[in-house]
Amino acid sequence: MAEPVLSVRGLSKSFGALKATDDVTLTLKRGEIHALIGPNGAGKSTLIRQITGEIRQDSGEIRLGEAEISALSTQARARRGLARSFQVSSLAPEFTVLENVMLAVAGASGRRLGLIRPATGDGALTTPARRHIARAGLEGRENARAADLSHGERRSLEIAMALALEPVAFLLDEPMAGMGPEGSERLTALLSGLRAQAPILLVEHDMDAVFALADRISVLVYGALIATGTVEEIRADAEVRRAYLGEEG
Ligand SMILES: Nc1ncnc2c1ncn2[C@@H]1O[C@H](COP(=O)(O)OP(=O)(O)OP(=O)(O)O)[C@@H](O)[C@H]1O
Repeated sequence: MAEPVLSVRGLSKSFGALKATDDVTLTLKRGEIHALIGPNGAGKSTLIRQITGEIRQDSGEIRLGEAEISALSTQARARRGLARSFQVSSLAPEFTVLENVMLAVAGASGRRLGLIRPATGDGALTTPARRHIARAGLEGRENARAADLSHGERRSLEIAMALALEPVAFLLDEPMAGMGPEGSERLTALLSGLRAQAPILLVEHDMDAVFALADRISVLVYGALIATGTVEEIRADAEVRRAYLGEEG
């Protein structure tokens, strides 16, 4: 079997007496969307932040392909293609969609433009930028200012900027948050297509989106994984229904 794109083995992190992640082992395989669900405070964000390198684990390992990455900085992990979206602090509201994605392309290729408006005649930047914009469903909005985008379009812009990293894996933390029904539907379709480019580890409370998108689901409760399986397996799992889906046992 093909080796997982991302694998996490025995990952633990405590905050004082609280075990935020407790011996978590999971994989992200090529072409899949693997959803991570669990009640509030279960440790989902802490797990994602350990994978990105924002939080150091107490024990365990993280591999991207064969390479052990858990000693690397967040930036070094991003350079290796670990793309975390929906916290893009570098988005420049006064710049257009095209300019923002050009900056992301420049950053990914090691060119430092700072916050200087990029020249839209620079084909080395515009060609890939336009490709990422189209892929993220924003064709026709290249010249809109980021500040004028709708919430859903902003999510799409963040995806276009993440695509500039030529990601090997996406980590998405609650992409559906704050979206109306129409926006959720569009984003669901967009994410569904993205998995072919790079697999997605998806933290999401919107169960409609999770059930529509996930190839596999892992359930985290009090920092520990209680189940991993297909949508059907997770829906049928009595322990999951008790612990998370709020049903009486
Ligand atoms: N930096 C920190 N210091 C102390 N405790 C923390 C820290 N970060 C998270 N925690 C605690 O760790 C536990 C897991 O939090 P985390 O945010 O990872 O959960 P979550 O599953 O993402 O929750 P939600 O679904 O509400 O976003 C919580 O009890 C939280 O209060």
